[in-house]
Amino acid sequence: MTGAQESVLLDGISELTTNDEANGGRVTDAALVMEGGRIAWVGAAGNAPAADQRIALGDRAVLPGWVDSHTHMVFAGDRTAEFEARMAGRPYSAGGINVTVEATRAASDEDLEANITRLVAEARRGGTTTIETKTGYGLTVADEVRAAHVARRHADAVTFLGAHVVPEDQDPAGYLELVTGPMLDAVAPLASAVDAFCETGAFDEAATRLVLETAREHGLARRLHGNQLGHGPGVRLAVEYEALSVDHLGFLTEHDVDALASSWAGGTRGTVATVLPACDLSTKMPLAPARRLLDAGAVVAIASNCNPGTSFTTSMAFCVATAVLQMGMSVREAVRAATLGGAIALGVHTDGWRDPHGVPQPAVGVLRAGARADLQVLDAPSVTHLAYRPAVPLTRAVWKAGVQEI
Ligand SMILES: N=CN[C@@H](CCC(=O)O)C(=O)O
Ligand SMILES: [Zn+2]
Repeated sequence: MTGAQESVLLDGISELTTNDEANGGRVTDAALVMEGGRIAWVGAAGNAPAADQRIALGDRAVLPGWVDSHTHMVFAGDRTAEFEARMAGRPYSAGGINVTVEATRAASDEDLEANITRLVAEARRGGTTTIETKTGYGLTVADEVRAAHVARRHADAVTFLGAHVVPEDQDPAGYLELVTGPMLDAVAPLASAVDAFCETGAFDEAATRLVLETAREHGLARRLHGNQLGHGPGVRLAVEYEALSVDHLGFLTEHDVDALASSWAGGTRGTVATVLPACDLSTKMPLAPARRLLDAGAVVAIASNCNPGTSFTTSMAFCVATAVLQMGMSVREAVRAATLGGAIALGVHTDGWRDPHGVPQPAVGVLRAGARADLQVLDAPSVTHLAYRPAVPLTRAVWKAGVQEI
């Protein structure tokens, strides 16, 4: 194990994925130095500077830690029975969320802490170094505030998802007033973004507009769950309200694809198209058209959507393998989408973003001098093995902010 302060040279890197245009995104026969929690140097092994400590990796691939930009890790309970029913042919519907809401409200703080601790540790073992997580299984002011506090203790980015579903004990109009009023006021200081589930059975266009509008008034970033269960206004609204990302995307028109690609025109930042391959499989929904999105010029992210209903996995490697084997992405495109793509979706890809405690952080999702030293070593010579050897746990070592955690 190594700490953050001494300089550490990693060499014997057969393939270093940097996501840095300065070196074409990749250096072969490479080395890397980290110091003080940041990357200090990246380049050809033959030019490597001296460091306090040297670790020879023996011809293994190194890449940024996964940036999981969409999870729901603050919950209690289990939905195994719903999963079994779905595998037997019952369709997924938004209503299942209420089962988890009930279990989460009934859980102790300790239970919620223990569950998210276990999931974050599991994700870390799989190479994930940055995690966004959402509230959304509390759905009262007190339960959403509690969820946000739990999320802040464990995640790198916290999103308020009071607009997940209308709880069974509420009327839609009254709940919308609560979510966009007192609940948002209470959670806003604890979160950096607001999300809504824009879907039949959850929040329609008018309700979603109000959520996005009030988020903007509070100075919070926007994201959306959109176009998951059918065609709808999600993508259009996300682009209109300059959301950082719109996620799911199983049902897209040509106009939706164009809108996502065009949102990046003229050099301004646009809305990231986040695909959730494990969720598409687990809900038996069409796989999001990642190839079409990339070909149109959209910026694509891959995330796990870890939650107990539609995607109970923390494995970004599984998502990457699925994106390659089933969604027409190349391995390099998928790795980029699960690292830099996720970072762009969270707005953490440039220096100076603030973590949930207000502390400025170096860029993540890229391995270049000055970026945060968040990286993983594979027990394989290249990232191609992530898809070539699917479901094999290839992550061998993980550093976060220069501290070796695995
Ligand atoms: N679609 C909305 N929210 C989650 C599912 C939550 C649940 O079913 O518990 C999702 O992203 O898939
Ligand atoms: Zn989700």
